[in-house]
Amino acid sequence: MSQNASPEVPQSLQALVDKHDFLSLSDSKTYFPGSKGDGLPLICVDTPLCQALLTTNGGQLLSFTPKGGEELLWVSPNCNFSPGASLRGGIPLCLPWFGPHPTDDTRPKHGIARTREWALQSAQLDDSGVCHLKLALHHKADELFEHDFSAELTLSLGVTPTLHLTLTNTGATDFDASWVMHTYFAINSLEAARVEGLDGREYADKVEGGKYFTQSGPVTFNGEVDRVYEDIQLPVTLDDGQHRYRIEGDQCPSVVVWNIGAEAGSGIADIGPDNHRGYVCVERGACLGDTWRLPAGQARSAHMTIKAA
Ligand SMILES: O=P(O)(O)OC[C@H]1O[C@H](O)[C@H](O)[C@@H](O)[C@@H]1O
Repeated sequence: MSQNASPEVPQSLQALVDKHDFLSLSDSKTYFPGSKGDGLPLICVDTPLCQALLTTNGGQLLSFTPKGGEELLWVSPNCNFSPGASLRGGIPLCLPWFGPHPTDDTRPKHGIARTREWALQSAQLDDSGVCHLKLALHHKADELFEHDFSAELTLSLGVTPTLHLTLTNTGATDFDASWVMHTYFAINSLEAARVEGLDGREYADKVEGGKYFTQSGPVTFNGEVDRVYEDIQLPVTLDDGQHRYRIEGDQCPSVVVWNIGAEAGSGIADIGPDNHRGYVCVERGACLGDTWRLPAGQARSAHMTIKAA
């Protein structure tokens, strides 16, 4: 594709968008000028309650703004918008494994869902003005993941976003799946940022090779932070001095808190010097000891909601 060519939009997606006034199509170069890569089509949502952007690459929400409110999500100015790339920002879905593959570190980090093409299957605006977008991914066993599964992700976008995930084992053998909704929150100040609701809980510190420590007070950010908290049944709150967001859910007991820090961030192509200051990730899902066992033929569901607190 030449540098300026528009990314191709599948006919089925164009037809679905054409049916709904609250949907339109654009592309990453328009919304993220100066970003890297070949470009990706973007689905734009505009309802009385919110505006949002998403891409079928990874089934990823990239932007969410309640009407009259502020942008919730961060996208790196160095994000690589190319088909099949993992996009640095928004809410990527890490699935069917979180972090390195449990037994084979040649496989991609954070699983396969975030770099695959999802299908937008339906769109609907309900009576309360909430827009529901259903995305699906059907995986046939391959060398990267040896089990068949289907994942359905419904984005319910009102004054707040809710993400519903249903994972179905469509094959004949049981498997383990770990996953997270890896939200990049746009923040006002990394110095002021704190994550509350984890005081006294144990966490695996990935910066310290996975050793376990006990959280004391809120999580703050002074250098690289990469922590996994298991079995957290209550909401956690992110406060950046200007905004407070409550991240709650059902069936997503793991909480991951991550900021790359100045030193490591400057060496990552799609972050770059100083850009780590723009985000904090507070992720919810099921990983480490919370990993799902999914018997053949069975399904499990979870959802996460982000509310202004
Ligand atoms: O660079 P990525 O593969 O997108 O991963 C970004 C980050 O995701 C999670 O938050 C992990 O806990 C981190 O260890 C990881 O660095």
